[in-house]
Amino acid sequence: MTGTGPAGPPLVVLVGPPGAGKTTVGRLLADRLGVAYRDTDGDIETTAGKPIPEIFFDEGEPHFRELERAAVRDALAGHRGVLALGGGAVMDDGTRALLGGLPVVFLEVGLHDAVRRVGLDAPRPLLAVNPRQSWRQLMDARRPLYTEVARAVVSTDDRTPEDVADAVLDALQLKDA
Ligand SMILES: Nc1ncnc2c1ncn2[C@@H]1O[C@H](COP(=O)(O)OP(=O)(O)OP(=O)(O)O)[C@@H](O)[C@H]1O
Ligand SMILES: O=C(O)C1=C[C@@H](O)[C@@H](O)[C@H](O)C1
Ligand SMILES: [Mg+2]
Repeated sequence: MTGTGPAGPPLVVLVGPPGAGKTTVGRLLADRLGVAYRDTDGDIETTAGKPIPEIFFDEGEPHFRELERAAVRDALAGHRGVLALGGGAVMDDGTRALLGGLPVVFLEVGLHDAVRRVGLDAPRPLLAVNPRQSWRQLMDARRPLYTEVARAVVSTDDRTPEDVADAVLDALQLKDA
């Protein structure tokens, strides 16, 4: 959903790698908080009028990161709900700078659970070749960045999405909100 509901900032911003459960947990959190869920990947696809793999293919990753920065800026200003960012949003300095002071939660997942969950068959352009090795390299580069922007880090390994949602609410002290 784009541009609906009360203006931002969001109550929860989720970051983390593909398979961390941002969408699954984000939807649960939105239900629990009685607010809307929004996903910047969805916003980008709506604005560009094509799927993300096509944007990567046609215009390249740097252009995608620019579109993503603009989508994050818009969503932070216009969405007082739960917001999930794309898995690689933290790679961009400008996007990270937008996240200062916000209730950002890093959903952590290890390689084992990530592979099991994602199945690595979905259209994820950065994991298209040798997914396990790519995922490891991607996490080595990104873990410090996810941690840098996060107010809280929540592990998702061996936890149900409901338990993860619970832990996020606890970490942000939103239980009685
Ligand atoms: N805690 C969990 N335990 C088991 N399975 C999970 C958990 N969280 C998510 N999943 C499953 O893992 C898959 C990926 O989850 P999801 O799409 O929510 O991840 P994501 O972080 O949004 O990924 P992407 O970055 O690709 O958007 C889904 O099939 C989902 O049902
Ligand atoms: O990890 C990444 O870099 C990406 C994750 C997805 O959410 C999309 O934003 C896109 O496929 C890039
Ligand atoms: Mg998702």
